[in-house]
Amino acid sequence: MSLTTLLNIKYPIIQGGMANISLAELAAAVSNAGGLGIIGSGGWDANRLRDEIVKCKKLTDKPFGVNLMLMNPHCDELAKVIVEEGVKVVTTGAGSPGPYIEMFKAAGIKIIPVVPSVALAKRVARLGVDAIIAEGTESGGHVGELTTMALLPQVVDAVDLPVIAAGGIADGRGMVAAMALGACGVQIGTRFLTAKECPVHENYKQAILKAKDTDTVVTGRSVGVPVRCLKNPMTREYVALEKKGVSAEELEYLTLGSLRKAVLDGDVKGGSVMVGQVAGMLSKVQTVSEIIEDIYNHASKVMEDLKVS
Ligand SMILES: O=C(O)COc1ccc(-c2c[nH]c(CNC(=O)Nc3ncc(Sc4ccccn4)s3)n2)cc1
Repeated sequence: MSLTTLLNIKYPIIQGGMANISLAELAAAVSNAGGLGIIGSGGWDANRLRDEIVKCKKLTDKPFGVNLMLMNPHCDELAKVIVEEGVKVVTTGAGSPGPYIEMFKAAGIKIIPVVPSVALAKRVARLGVDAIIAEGTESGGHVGELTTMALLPQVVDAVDLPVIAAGGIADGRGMVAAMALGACGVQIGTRFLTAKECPVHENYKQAILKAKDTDTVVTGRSVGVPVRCLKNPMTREYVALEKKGVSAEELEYLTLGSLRKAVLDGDVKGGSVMVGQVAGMLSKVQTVSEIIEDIYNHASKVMEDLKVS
């Protein structure tokens, strides 16, 4: 079954659920443009998520989803809100969705976990999920170790499920490459961060547009929470402390709420500007519709050129 049929969307393009960033305005714009918009529930509680779902329903009559970040202690209550509000699709990250699969399946909700490894892909496949997002380390935010180019075909070979590619995809070339490796669609985060409808502080967007290919770094791998973000004074301090073997608790002050500092306050020096390795490919703010049309039309042209050659 194709991803567009499975999710009842026009384009096989999912917007990555990003904590504090993919609110109703961005998710609804992606769904209205023919992709699947995803509300990023991050560290929210039930009331905060319900408010955003209600807002999203007012902005689009198309399907949209919610991302559950499984490190969030409120996940149990969020899962109940997702069922009560009739959300059609759930993506999950930063943990295993095992505890919630039964209730989501009983409610007819499509479950699509993000996985950074074949082992995790096999584990969630056995649990009966509907599709899998194989996310390479090129991605922004919380990442695994394998690149999309290496991880994706191995996940495709390991499970008998639709596999969506994520990490390092920002235009039609990346989309065609992902499909060539066996993906049925793509999940895109970084490029949507520069969308007009994305609510991040202007400083965050400008920092992304100014970034070059080598301007991201993964902090926290030594303390078990690897997160890719833009290099800045905060990451330089964090990496120096990591090299000294400082504990996770002592490093917590550098990450606690640091995403919010960048997203809400625009502090791109002291905050965590989570972004993927494709930031260097982005040079202008566009509307969500322009982004989706550009990616899809570019992918169609790449496919045409491949046929001709
Ligand atoms: O259950 C196990 O054995 C471990 O399972 C997993 C381990 C990791 C993952 C994983 C890696 N990447 C993803 C999907 N992407 C993400 O989840 N990206 C994220 N970006 C920012 C996030 S919020 C955050 C999180 C930590 C520190 C600071 N902020 S979550 N999931 C999925 C499952």
